[in-house]
Amino acid sequence: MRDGAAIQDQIPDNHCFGCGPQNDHGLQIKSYWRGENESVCEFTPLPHHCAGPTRYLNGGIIATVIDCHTICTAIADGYRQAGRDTGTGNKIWYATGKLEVQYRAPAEIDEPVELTAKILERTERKTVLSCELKSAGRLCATANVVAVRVPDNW
Ligand SMILES: CCCCC/C=C\C/C=C\C/C=C\C/C=C\CCCC(=O)SCCNC(=O)CCNC(=O)[C@H](O)C(C)(C)COP(=O)(O)OP(=O)(O)OC[C@H]1O[C@@H](n2cnc3c(N)ncnc32)[C@H](O)[C@@H]1OP(=O)(O)O
Repeated sequence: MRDGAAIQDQIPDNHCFGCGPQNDHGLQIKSYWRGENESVCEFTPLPHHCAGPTRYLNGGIIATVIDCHTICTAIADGYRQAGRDTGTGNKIWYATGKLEVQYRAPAEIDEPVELTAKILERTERKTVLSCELKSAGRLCATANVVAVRVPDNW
């Protein structure tokens, strides 16, 4: 179950490698709300996203998709807290202040990964999130992320 349009398709001017629709060489992940404080993302790896062994997904790619899924969730939440639709009015931007990933099991390269992010805490300056990444139903990575609000000219 997921709500509405992809968050990334509502955020303007995003050239990010992991989540920017404007980045033709990027991963172009898509995230969706699932209720008030939770969001989901499914990403299908390509063969060249592999680790040393070709059957496993690269850890940097795992960190990137977690980073982008959680930061885009924080951005969309910022708009929600402001009472506005995502991407409307003055821009709301968050950057990654902290990204802490625990790699618990290898993720298969030929299976989609499923991410679930949860908002744990929010203040004016920062949003704290957790994230789980699963591959073929197996928990492969967990993460804690601090998203910090930055000026819209950042
Ligand atoms: C380059 C990325 C640009 C992102 C945004 C810009 C444009 C957006 C355009 C489109 C957006 C669309 C989609 C999203 C895009 C990308 C997703 C991926 C995101 C990234 O890939 S982004 C690149 C990597 N990222 C950086 O390049 C950041 C470098 N860094 C800094 O620019 C500063 O370091 C900053 C701003 C992080 C903080 O600096 P600061 O001085 O402004 O804020 P300050 O220190 O006052 O912290 C305020 C509150 O955050 C807490 N806090 C801060 N850091 C913490 C930590 N590490 N652990 C725990 N808590 C932390 C404090 O404890 C305090 O909390 P409290 O208020 O509760 O005390």
